[in-house]
Amino acid sequence: MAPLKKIICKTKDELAVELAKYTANLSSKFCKERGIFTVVLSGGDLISWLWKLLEPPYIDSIEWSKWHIFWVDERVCGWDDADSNYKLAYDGFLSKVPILAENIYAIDKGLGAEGNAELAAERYEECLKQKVNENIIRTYKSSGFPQFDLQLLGMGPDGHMASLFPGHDQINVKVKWVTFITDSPKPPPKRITFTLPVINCASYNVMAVCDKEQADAVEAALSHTKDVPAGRLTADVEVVWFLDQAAASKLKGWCSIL
Ligand SMILES: O=C(O)[C@H](O)[C@@H](O)[C@H](O)[C@H](O)COP(=O)(O)O
Repeated sequence: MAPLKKIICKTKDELAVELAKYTANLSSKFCKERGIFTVVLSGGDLISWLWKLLEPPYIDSIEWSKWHIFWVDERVCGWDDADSNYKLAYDGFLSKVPILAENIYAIDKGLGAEGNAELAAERYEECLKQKVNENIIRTYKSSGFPQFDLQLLGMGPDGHMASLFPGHDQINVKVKWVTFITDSPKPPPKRITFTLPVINCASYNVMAVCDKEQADAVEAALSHTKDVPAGRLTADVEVVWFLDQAAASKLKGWCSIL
């Protein structure tokens, strides 16, 4: 089981500063080691905390052309739909950095727009397998599961992560890499999502959570008082929870590290 770290920041701006530092260091590590950096994004507030990467020194120092972008989950809708995690990431981040368009792997445009969740999940899994065959994505030891370098996750107030929700069966899917849900408790109802084994094969997993509304779920996930999906998060090398003080306020013995 990988070590779990907590970085508790006084403000969201401080969290953005620490998240940028962490991400840039891993970018430098993987770009040096293999000339590729595979990054998995989620939706929600996460994109709004990447803004520090859009400023010097990172905007100039990061080797953006070596980044490959994937999504841990995505709403089954058009790319230009207000619900789209691709649109959220493109508008707030990807359109502001020189990542190559061919290195951004979104949900199948047509299947998303059609709302075909099952086929969109199958097609995304095929896309990942293609990138494994091309050695863009590594595989985790003998499991054959894809191993991403850095996965940037968020959590909902019910403790869901990606589109793995409490009381829903997707968290128990063990063989597939990508599954789907059509009755998501968090709208919109139709989504595709990485399965738990794929999420946990990542080398570095970040969980970024802010605001007091999340404090109960943070406590449940980190103390395992309740079996919430985010409590099942692990990684191959390291898991880091980036929290603001409000989200960390129900953790026993927390102290502001920053
Ligand atoms: O598609 C999604 O809805 C997101 O990927 C989702 O899993 C998100 O990470 C959490 O719901 C946290 O969302 P907030 O950051 O908005 O709380």
